[in-house]
Amino acid sequence: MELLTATNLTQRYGSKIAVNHINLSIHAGQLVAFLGPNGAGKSTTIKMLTGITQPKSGSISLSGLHPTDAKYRHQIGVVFQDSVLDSELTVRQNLMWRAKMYKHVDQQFIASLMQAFDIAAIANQKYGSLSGGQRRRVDITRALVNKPNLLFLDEPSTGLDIQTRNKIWEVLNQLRKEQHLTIILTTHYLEETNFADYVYVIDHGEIIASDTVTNLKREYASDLLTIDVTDVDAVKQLLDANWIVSVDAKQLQLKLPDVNTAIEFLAKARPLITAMEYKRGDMNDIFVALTGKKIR
Ligand SMILES: Nc1ncnc2c1ncn2[C@@H]1O[C@H](COP(=O)(O)OP(=O)(O)OP(=O)(O)O)[C@@H](O)[C@H]1O
Repeated sequence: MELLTATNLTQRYGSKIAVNHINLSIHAGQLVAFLGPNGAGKSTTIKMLTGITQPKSGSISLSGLHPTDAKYRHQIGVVFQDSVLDSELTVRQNLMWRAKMYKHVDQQFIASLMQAFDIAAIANQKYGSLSGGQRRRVDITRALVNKPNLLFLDEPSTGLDIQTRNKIWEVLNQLRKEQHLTIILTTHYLEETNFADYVYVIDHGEIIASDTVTNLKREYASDLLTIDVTDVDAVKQLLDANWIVSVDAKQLQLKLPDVNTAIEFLAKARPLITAMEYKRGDMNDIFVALTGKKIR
């Protein structure tokens, strides 16, 4: 079921077009990633989708609601790149302040979120005195107090250690399962897109590719096999010349269509191989293949 639709969404700052006629179709319960380099237009898109700024043109619909509708705001939660919490208030005061903005909040749910994100023990500590990882867990809890259908996370993992990242995703995945929570995230952590149901690759304000991770990998990322061999010429007889990326006296680098082809080839060439390394194509390869440059 389609939850959020954006049609021909465009944003300009003066003469600069930050977002250029993008179309999005996000289904309920999905985890959707916006992947793109710095300045691609991800945050500008999120700002329009969350009703913080008005698009110059185009339309947005969340189950028929427009971002200017009060009900729209009640259905979403937002975690910004820079925190918007009050550093002089305690964690609990910040959460309760937020909760007051909604008519009906489930206090039991807030308590369970605080347990799940492991912030109950710091509830009476001032937000300004928390570590980066603690702050981020509070930021996300705050964005969830109204039990939103749709959560926006603008670069949620920036500056976090692996333990905090894992904790956050453990809780969010639980909420996806139990509450059917839909999540839209922007990220520079390419591996974070691996768990996404759908990825929009954005560059220069445009969607340059959009698909499932599996399909993007199939289309743009190839597996790379590096082998050390006793006889390069003999090995070349056993492979398709189109696979060759590089050759030197004792080593070949091969781009293979899939892992089964690699296994079949390795079995045939086994007596000639002295060492090997197999690297699966990843989101980095996809990004470089699409934009022709490393992520900025
Ligand atoms: N308020 C603003 N005034 C002028 N230009 C802006 C403004 N906000 C964003 N831009 C420009 O719009 C473009 C898109 O910026 P945006 O912040 O959306 O990119 P991003 O993909 O979120 O980047 P990052 O990953 O670095 O956060 C950039 O060229 C940026 O300089």
